[in-house]
Amino acid sequence: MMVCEYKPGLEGIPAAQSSISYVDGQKGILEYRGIRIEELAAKSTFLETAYLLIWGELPSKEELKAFEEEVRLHRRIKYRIRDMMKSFPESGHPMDALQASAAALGLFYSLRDLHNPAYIRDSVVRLIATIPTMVAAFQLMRKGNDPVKPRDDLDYSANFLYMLNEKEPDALAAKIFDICLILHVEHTMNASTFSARVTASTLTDPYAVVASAVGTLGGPLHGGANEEVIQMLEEIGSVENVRPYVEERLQNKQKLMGFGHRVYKVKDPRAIILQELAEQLFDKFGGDKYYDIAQEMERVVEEKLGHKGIYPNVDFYSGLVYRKMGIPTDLFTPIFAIARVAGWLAHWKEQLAENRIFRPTQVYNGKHEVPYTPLEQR
Ligand SMILES: CC(=O)SCCNC(=O)CCNC(=O)[C@H](O)C(C)(C)COP(=O)(O)OP(=O)(O)OC[C@H]1O[C@@H](n2cnc3c(N)ncnc32)[C@H](O)[C@@H]1OP(=O)(O)O
Ligand SMILES: O=C([O-])CC(=O)C(=O)O
Repeated sequence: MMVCEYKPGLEGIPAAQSSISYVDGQKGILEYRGIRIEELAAKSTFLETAYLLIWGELPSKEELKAFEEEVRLHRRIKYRIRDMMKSFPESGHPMDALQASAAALGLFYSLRDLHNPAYIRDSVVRLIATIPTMVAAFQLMRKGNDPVKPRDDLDYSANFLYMLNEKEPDALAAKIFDICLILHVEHTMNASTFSARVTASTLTDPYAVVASAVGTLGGPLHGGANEEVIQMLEEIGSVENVRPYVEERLQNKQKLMGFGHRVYKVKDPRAIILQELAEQLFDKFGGDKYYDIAQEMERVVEEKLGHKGIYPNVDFYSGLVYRKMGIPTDLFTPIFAIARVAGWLAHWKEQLAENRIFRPTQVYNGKHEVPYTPLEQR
């Protein structure tokens, strides 16, 4: 067997062959099934892009209509899931509530028919349809309200915003939210997708696959950074404080949230679009002082760390978009998960098509032949 050099964080090690998405980190290019995200953000919808990723081709009109209809029909969550969620502590993080609820969904669909295309499709539809309902239901229940039932006359993103805020969203906000989902749906072998593929490789059910990926996405080095960015901008508080804040963090060897990426060495192409979306919202609904702080921070960080290829990533501007929509900060990462579930499921399907269980090796650096010391001698 060939012995490879150990690479912390598996940097540069391919973990799969995949035709789902592609990143050029030097040029700042991201493609889904070969189509640039700029084009999808301008012309597609989240459900159409999800279909593209999962089934490999853009759907025909009829295929898209059928997929949208199936998703619409599966939006409601079971009473027993709702009751279980009601018993979660209100102070708990919504990502934990989502992870537990996604796993609990598997209790209702325990048959694992992984070779049956109908099972794959049903699971995909059910997860994409119900995850937004779970996120909105937890949000309302932790405030002491009853969850709102999905509205069949609203499309995917408008319905989520309606379930969250108990009122029909502004059309521009709903459109921008849908574009945000497109921008977050997929990103090659990131940590949560790797986690999804490892779980999938054991041939467990898709609910376990999604639950493990949700758990991985929540960490502050990954999807959880979008929440931390807003907390950081709030802590900075003013444009004048940006430079001393950045300098102090760097001096203390602390990370600046929303900056840096394993693959991108230029500004993340998603951050460029998210920044434009934030500006569209500010034009319509008024500005946000945290945007001025964020822009100053981008300038200072580029000056200090640009030579290392550290620029804003997807998590830097997304929170400002969601904030302007009135979404609470701790829902930013669950919203990331609402989008990314389609990417995880595309990888689940791809993994199953040519599965081999993930079982890497390790470089053992412990002891050998250690004698057992009896308890009374320790
Ligand atoms: C959806 C997503 O997951 S996007 C990423 C979201 N995460 C964040 O925004 C958290 C902040 N960023 C980071 O922690 C990192 O840039 C990561 C996790 C995204 C990538 O990590 P890695 O590829 O392992 O890079 P690593 O942490 O080894 O950093 C490499 C160098 O850049 C520096 N660096 C990387 N990111 C940052 C940052 N955000 N702030 C300050 N310095 C940074 C490191 O200190 C290190 O410097 P050194 O070589 O002088 O020691
Ligand atoms: O690719 C990564 O490592 C992280 C990322 O940007 C994502 O998952 O969207």
